Amino acid sequence: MSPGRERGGCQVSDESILETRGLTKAFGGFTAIKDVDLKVRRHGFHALIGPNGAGKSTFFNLITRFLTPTEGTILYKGQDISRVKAARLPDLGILRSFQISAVFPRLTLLENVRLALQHGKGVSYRFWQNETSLNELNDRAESLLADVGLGGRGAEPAGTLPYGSKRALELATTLAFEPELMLLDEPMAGLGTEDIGRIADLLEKASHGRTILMVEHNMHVVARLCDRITVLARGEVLAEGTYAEVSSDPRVIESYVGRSDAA
Ligand SMILES: Nc1ncnc2c1ncn2[C@@H]1O[C@H](COP(=O)(O)OP(=O)(O)OP(=O)(O)O)[C@@H](O)[C@H]1O
Repeated sequence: MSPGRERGGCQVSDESILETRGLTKAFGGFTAIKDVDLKVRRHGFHALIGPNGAGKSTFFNLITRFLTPTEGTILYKGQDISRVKAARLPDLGILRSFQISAVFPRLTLLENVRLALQHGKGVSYRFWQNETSLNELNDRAESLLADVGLGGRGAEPAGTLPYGSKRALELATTLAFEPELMLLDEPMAGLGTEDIGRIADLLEKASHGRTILMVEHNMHVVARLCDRITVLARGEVLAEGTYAEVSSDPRVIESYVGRSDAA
């Protein structure tokens, strides 16, 4: 592994963990993603940004296998995953989060995380009926809740949590899978200013020793968390670099001009 750069005390490798080559998606006669080459570096925090309709969701849906590419390849740790079923990605260490809430409102916080832990380990519920294993599972679930600022609240029903805390709980259920690569779809969507700061703190912490690829409209969050940014426009890569580099790129400024989500 080449030395790479430091981020949050962790080495960001120059080696890519995820790579797309010539990725293309056409819907009938309309090409939403055109020949996109993108490399996400191991232990990097990478953002995918771009004006509305740029193709971010389509790209994300290709990576997470919700859509099948028309052309091109998706490589994860050098393995071609372009045709792998979405349901198999967690087994490979890839987890998509934050788009659809994975929180079960009628279960307690502890039960929610425990369920994710059981699922992540791919074991049957009966295995955990052994008391020692159950205690270990509860301890691990409590520790994950503490990691996201919900320590000591395991007995509360998830449905009563305010929105920001639900996001934190969802992060705990994601971390239960011990993902190597986390794919976050607009994690700040719908959050108020205070919660944005809190979830950004949690993501920063969660990113240590992991790789994150995130679609996000909030440029303050992108500037704070991400060491690499790819800008998409009309389905193509317009620019790539640090926040300082892409935000001063005239082509990027031009692509955002007149948009309500401008950087
Ligand atoms: N299933 C589909 N069929 C036809 N066109 C589609 C489909 N999905 C997306 N598109 C088109 O592809 C283009 C890119 O859409 P996409 O949702 O990927 O953009 P985006 O960057 O995520 O936008 P936003 O920031 O508004 O969410 C748009 O012009 C959209 O209308």
